[in-house]
Amino acid sequence: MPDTPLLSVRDLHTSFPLRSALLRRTVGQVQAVAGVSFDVPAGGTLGLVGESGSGKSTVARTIVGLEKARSGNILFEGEELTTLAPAAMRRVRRQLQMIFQDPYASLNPRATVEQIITEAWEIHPDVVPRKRFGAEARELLERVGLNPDHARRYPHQFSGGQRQRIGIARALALRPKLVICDEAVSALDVSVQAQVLNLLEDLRRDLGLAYLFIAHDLSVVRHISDQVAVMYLGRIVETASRDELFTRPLHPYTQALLSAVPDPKPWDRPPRRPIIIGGDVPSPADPPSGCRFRTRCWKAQDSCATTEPALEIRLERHPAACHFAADVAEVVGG
Ligand SMILES: Nc1ncnc2c1ncn2[C@@H]1O[C@H](COP(=O)(O)OP(=O)(O)OP(=O)(O)O)[C@@H](O)[C@H]1O
Repeated sequence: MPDTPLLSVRDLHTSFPLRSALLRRTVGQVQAVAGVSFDVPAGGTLGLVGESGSGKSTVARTIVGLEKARSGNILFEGEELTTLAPAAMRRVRRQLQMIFQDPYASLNPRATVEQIITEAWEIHPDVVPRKRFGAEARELLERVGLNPDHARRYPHQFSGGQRQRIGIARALALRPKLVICDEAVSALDVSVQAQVLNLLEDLRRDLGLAYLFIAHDLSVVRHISDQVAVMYLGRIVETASRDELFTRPLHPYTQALLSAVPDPKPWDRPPRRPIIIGGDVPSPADPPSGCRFRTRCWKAQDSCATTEPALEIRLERHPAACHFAADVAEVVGG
């Protein structure tokens, strides 16, 4: 089936028990992911954006099996992952790798770069024959822009950007089809960010990789994504192609996020008015009734408290979960 997405997530829910230290018992549930659906096509990139705490990492961790889904479906090449036995999950996990924000924390400080890369091949001996370990590790280092002669060095001997390249090499070692990048460039300086994003783009082109690219920073997501989904308090509130989302955001939350991003072509358009979102993010243990964004939304009306807006198709291929998504543009100024 050529049209089957590489990854398909449907109505995913993941929650954590909310414990009271005082009462020493569970007093509720944190609904970190509260009904999320999206597709990532083979060779494509979906950018998942939202403020800290919106549930992006939990989506990623649930996909790779680090958290358990409460309900919903995760289909990888059409195979359901939520009910997969551990041995079968290990087989699928090879195709599905993750790059984390902090390469320092995710790289073993006592292992050389070569050991970090070849560890995956020890566990999956059919990928690379042992006698080719050294040569293949050097090749991988070269592919991610590192000097292969540095294969015997330790992580602390590299800069932050170089360490993230090691993390990328490790993720590529098992020849995955999908790489989940969870805030993979957020800790890097802007110039280094651009280099790593270019590398990820080259790898996508050369190896046919797909990415689920998670970031709180819309300008980072803009560089790499074909499609963008915006998350707020455990739900996707808007999704569209990158160009559509950046030129015509429909959801007030997306409009506010975008108003804070510097316009790459300020000479082409009237200046954007910054939109300051009032109030704090509500607790995912006790989300507002109706629209989850209503407590911070300048468009909110009484109906927003009673009726939850569905993620409807307002424009072709551009769903936005807002009762007033139709009256766009006037706030953002085009
Ligand atoms: N292990 C856990 N136990 C309890 N609550 C958790 C756990 N992990 C995440 N949460 C809560 O779930 C919600 C979503 O967190 P998550 O880390 O997925 O968001 P995020 O958008 O990735 O934010 P960040 O970028 O800060 O990680 C938050 O309210 C968080 O406190």
